[in-house]
Amino acid sequence: MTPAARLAAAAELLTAIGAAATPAEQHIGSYFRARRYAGSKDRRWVTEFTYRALRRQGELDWIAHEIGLEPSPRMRCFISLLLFDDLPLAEVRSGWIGGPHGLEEPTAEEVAALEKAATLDLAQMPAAAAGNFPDWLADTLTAQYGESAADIMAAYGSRAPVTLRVNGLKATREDILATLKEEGIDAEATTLSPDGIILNDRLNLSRHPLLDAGRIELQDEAAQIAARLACAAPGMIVVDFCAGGGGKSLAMAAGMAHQGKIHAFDTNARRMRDIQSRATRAGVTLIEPVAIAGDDTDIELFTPLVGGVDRVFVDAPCSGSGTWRRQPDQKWKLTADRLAELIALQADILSRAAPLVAPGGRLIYATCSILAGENEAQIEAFLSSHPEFMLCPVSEIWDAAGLTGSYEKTFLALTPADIGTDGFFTAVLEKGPRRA
Ligand SMILES: C[S@@+](CC[C@H](N)C(=O)[O-])C[C@H]1O[C@@H](n2cnc3c(N)ncnc32)[C@H](O)[C@@H]1O
Repeated sequence: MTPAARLAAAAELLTAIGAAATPAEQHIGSYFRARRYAGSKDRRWVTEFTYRALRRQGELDWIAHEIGLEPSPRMRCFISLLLFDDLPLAEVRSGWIGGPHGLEEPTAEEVAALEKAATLDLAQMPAAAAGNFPDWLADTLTAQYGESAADIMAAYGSRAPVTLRVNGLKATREDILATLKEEGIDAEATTLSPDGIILNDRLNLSRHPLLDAGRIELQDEAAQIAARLACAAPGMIVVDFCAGGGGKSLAMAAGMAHQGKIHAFDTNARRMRDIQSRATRAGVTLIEPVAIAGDDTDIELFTPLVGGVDRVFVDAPCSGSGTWRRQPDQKWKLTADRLAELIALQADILSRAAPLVAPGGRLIYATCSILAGENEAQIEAFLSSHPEFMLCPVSEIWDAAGLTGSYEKTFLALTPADIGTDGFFTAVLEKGPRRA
């Protein structure tokens, strides 16, 4: 592909990504499946350029606005080349546009505006634009995190690491680190999860033999910590209420030594379709996936479990705000209305999951979000309507969960600015003992 064709591809992708809820990754995947002629270098350039424009859309749009242009994918592409790649406008015009597959030449007015881009005082950029967050979310984060909000938003500018969870049923972390080293892969142990390995190289391990053999799984360190905080032990009855692809079920099963049972529920059967094959690979036999309806018709299915489950893990559907380093397009798509809908859904799921917990058992609530409405406020509301539950501070169960070091807070609440994990929240609640 010529530079002009690559730039036009990025603009086309940015337009498609902006117009639909589908994640950027899927748009990019199908775009290149339909264009087999594009080589791996073209694919890499277009993907990285597109992701950078999504990550830095706040800056790009502020700049466009300041120089008097309507922000658009085409303008984002031009400004990105001018300011992030430091290319002179003359070079952009001569080498990156026009031709049969290129973007339309800028008009005389657009050229005059683009010439002003290099002279802008970027220090005047407001915090939301500089942090590359929509205004309403920047305000929400500032209200919640105060002065740390700027650092948190800035942390979303970097790329998330590739993190593995070692399956303790089949391998030790030392074994896997040694194998990776033999293969020349630079990796190190995670700091808080005793099962995790972070790759220092950005490699795609999705077809690695260690994965096929079920010795490792791809899982962010924060999710590994959350699963350990369930303290699922051999012989327990566990419900993974929003099991999805089974990431938490598999991690909990690793601590259960093949004894007990995990009922994996989800309203989306398609998301659960790989659980059994992943479990087989991991040497796990105690997971039973069952699709649920998510409404009152589940009562019959739940009846045998009511009051009898040792651990109910609710890995709730959420904004995904903790994962926006990986999916920067999603932060531009979340609306306050959608967030309110998610918060209501989470409350509904919690109220349906709570009756399953046995006296003395625990309800674990997790989100990959950094927004208090989905996290601390959700738990506060739950506790006020469910007085039979009390908080089990994360700081107090940290050692029992086998986690490394210590953690001083009541909830697990990590943002990408803390130790580099995805943003994640976990609360552990215990149901009071049965009254005599
Ligand atoms: C954060 S994802 C779960 C990820 C999964 N636990 C893992 O570790 O791979 C949330 C899941 O909740 C499911 N879900 C949505 N509404 C639900 C409901 N009312 N009851 C149960 N699950 C629901 C979604 O289909 C989605 O798979």
